[in-house]
Amino acid sequence: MSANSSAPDDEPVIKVRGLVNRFGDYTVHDDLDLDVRRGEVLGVVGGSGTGKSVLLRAIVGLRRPQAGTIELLGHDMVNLSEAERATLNQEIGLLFQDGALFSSLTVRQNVMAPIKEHLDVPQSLAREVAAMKISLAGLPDDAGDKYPAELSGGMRKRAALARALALDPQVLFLDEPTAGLDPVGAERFDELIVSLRESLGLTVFMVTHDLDSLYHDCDRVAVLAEKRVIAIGSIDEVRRSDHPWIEEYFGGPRGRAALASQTGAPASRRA
Ligand SMILES: Nc1ncnc2c1ncn2[C@@H]1O[C@H](COP(=O)(O)OP(=O)(O)OP(=O)(O)O)[C@@H](O)[C@H]1O
Repeated sequence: MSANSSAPDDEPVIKVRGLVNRFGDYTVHDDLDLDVRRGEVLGVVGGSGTGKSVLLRAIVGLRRPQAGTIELLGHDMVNLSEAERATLNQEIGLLFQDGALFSSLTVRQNVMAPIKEHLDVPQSLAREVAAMKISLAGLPDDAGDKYPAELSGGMRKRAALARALALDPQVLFLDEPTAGLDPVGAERFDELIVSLRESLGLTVFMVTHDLDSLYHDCDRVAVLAEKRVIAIGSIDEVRRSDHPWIEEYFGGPRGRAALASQTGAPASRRA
């Protein structure tokens, strides 16, 4: 597991308190609290528009909240200095829904971009590290020479993941990583996340709508509703809630199918 210089091991790697996010008169989050533990995969779920992506963006410092405190790996994200931002960019990996690769660069150049930006290493070493990350993300060697437009959706996600892993982050942020993938591609991506977490000791913050990913990947799940985190815990713990959204989400046909596939009942995943 990666060592972290700025927070002791029992401190949460992400600590959010009293978070308020507003757009004009519209309040997305009001007094939201959240802790993410070191080494866990936390799934963040909630209805459309409950503010999952806004929460992710606030935690990584891409959006300044109206009130509250956010600590990420010991950094005060609401008052982050430029110097701290540069350090932090090396400690976290981001994978957004669309992958956000540079279309004019090859996969290798995309993965090398953060290495060249943050590390003072010779070109040959940057190439070597990029090749390692491309392979770690489960892409064949020749994928490095391809442009994003030449890849399938699943391969593009892997390329974006390789770039997110380029600087050996401690925390990986994923925004709907399996969205747009076919069932087999989604299942493979889930397996990749789990194996990376195990081999690299990553902490993973994953926004998802995908119940199969939740069951397969996550140690805990946080449910967003009513402008805050209304439940957090293992899926079994959260499912016991009688909140109507949780009952519908986990107890509806898709929720039951995902559960059945986890418990070995004869419903297939993502049927
Ligand atoms: N830049 C912005 N300007 C104005 N409103 C915004 C902005 N970004 C987000 N919002 C609003 O904040 C709310 C939460 O958005 P967010 O994208 O976080 O939801 P979400 O839970 O991720 O939704 P989904 O599951 O549909 O992706 C929405 O009502 C959205 O319209």
